[in-house]
Amino acid sequence: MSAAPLLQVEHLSKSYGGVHAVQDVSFSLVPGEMLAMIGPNGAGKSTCFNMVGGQIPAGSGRVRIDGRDVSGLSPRQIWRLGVGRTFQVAQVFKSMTVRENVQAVFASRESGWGFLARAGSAHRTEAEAVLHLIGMADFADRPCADMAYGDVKRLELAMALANDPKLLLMDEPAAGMAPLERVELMGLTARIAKERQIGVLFTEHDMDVVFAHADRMMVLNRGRLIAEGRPEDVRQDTQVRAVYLGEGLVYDQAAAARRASA
Ligand SMILES: Nc1ncnc2c1ncn2[C@@H]1O[C@H](COP(=O)(O)OP(=O)(O)OP(=O)(O)O)[C@@H](O)[C@H]1O
Repeated sequence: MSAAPLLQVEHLSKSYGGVHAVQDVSFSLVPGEMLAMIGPNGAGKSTCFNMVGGQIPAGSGRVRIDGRDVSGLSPRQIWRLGVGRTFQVAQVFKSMTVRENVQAVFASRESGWGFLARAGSAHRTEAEAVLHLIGMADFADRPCADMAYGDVKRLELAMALANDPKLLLMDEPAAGMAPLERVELMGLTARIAKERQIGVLFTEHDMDVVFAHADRMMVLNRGRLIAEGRPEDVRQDTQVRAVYLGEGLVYDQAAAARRASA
């Protein structure tokens, strides 16, 4: 892909005491690209995400979004630059309906902390358009507390899209979902990413999801990038196969167990 990078990560590092959580990691991401970051538990994936999203400061190195150095910006300032984020455990307002959750995002974009009080009435049309985009129009009036977990994860994606992001950071977006739901959620994400030219950086333990939807993938091991490239090339990488993937293309014991029991 030849477009100008949307995200540039340059020599990023972070240590906790003697633990080198992330060491000299560099990569870039272009608009419309699905980039997967994989690695075993403790490899440094969440630490990387948190440095890109501003949740934790970088130890050293730099993150640029659309060419702008975002060092020192808060998560909210980075969000306002057009960076959406979803989490391993979905974060929605359970006491509100599906539509109200999306309305709250629109309201918070313009009005800061008083947004919850206004979420009930404003931005109804925009919220419904986003729900339509992700196939949840029929869920608009449902209280979130009553929804299946897979639907909550889809709502979380809708809420990230309501910020009209250029860049989406998805930390294990399909965790806790059934296998078919996982592939569908990332298929939906990939379609929207291509249509809207959103760059998506995601972590995922399910290799079926990665190989089905990533344009490119990176492998982290003990904080360092050990491989990067197209999924079909990385899956042939001898070091990656030896460390994670094996013959069954499953590098994570917990994911293998979940798959077996699903
Ligand atoms: N706040 C912290 N304090 C101390 N050590 C930390 C902290 N956060 C992460 N670490 C350590 O940094 C390393 C990388 O952790 P990180 O959570 O980034 O890995 P991960 O690849 O996201 O793992 P998982 O797949 O389990 O989420 C681990 O050794 C972890 O114990």
